[in-house]
Amino acid sequence: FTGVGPSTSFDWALKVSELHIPGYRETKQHFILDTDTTSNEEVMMTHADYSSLLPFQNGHLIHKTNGYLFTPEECSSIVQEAEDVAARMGWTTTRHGNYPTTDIPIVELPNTLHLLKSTLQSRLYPLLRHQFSPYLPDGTKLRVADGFIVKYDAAGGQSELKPHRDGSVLSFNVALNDSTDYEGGGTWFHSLNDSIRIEKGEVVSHASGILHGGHGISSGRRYIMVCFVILEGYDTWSMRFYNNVRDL
Ligand SMILES: O=C(O)CCC(=O)C(=O)O
Ligand SMILES: [Fe+2]
Repeated sequence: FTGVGPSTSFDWALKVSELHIPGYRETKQHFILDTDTTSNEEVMMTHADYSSLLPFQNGHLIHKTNGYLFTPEECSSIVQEAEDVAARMGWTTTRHGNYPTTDIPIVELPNTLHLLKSTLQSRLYPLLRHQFSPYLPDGTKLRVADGFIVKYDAAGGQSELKPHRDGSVLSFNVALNDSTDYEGGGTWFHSLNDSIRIEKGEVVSHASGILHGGHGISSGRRYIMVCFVILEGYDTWSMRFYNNVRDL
């Protein structure tokens, strides 16, 4: 991107994990909803469906659902498919420039991709629109631009993800295993000076540009599904939003 970066001394270049919109042009194609998934009925979301943190302007920048959006069975099947595919192709560790996660792209997981698309239409997009409506232009079309399954393992490989900012507009992650499977963990937020731990199937969502990370686990394994979300037709929105929240 050109010309619109922050002009302060903040070391933003070191902290943004992803290319902004140009880097998503290819990856987002995989998440276009098809007739198969758009025939799903949208669930009406209300304030009772989630809890909000970090007030900002007319809304909040971080939310967590008050229950699961993916069933325990769905979560387990996602982990299973990720481990099955990883057994063949390995977990990738080089996909996210400055802040590599040990992950498998969802586009490599056909069942998970199908489940995700269908849930995006029925539950996730309605949820995100409700949560972040104060910041989004009317009639906004959300689109996942990239998605992957991350594995943290205290016994080896990756056990944490250093503080960073995602390059999208909104980010969310879904816990895929039980919080009793590991010690520590959760999504850490600089502005909260705390981590949010969620239960299997629950969702944490946040403005991509706020400083956050994967809090280290000291035992066990933690699996999450991470998605980066952009606004269809508003190519500069992630930079505009980022410039508003980059001190948080
Ligand atoms: O581990 C977490 O909860 C955060 C993951 C994350 O921030 C990312 O993959 O970009
Ligand atoms: Fe992140």
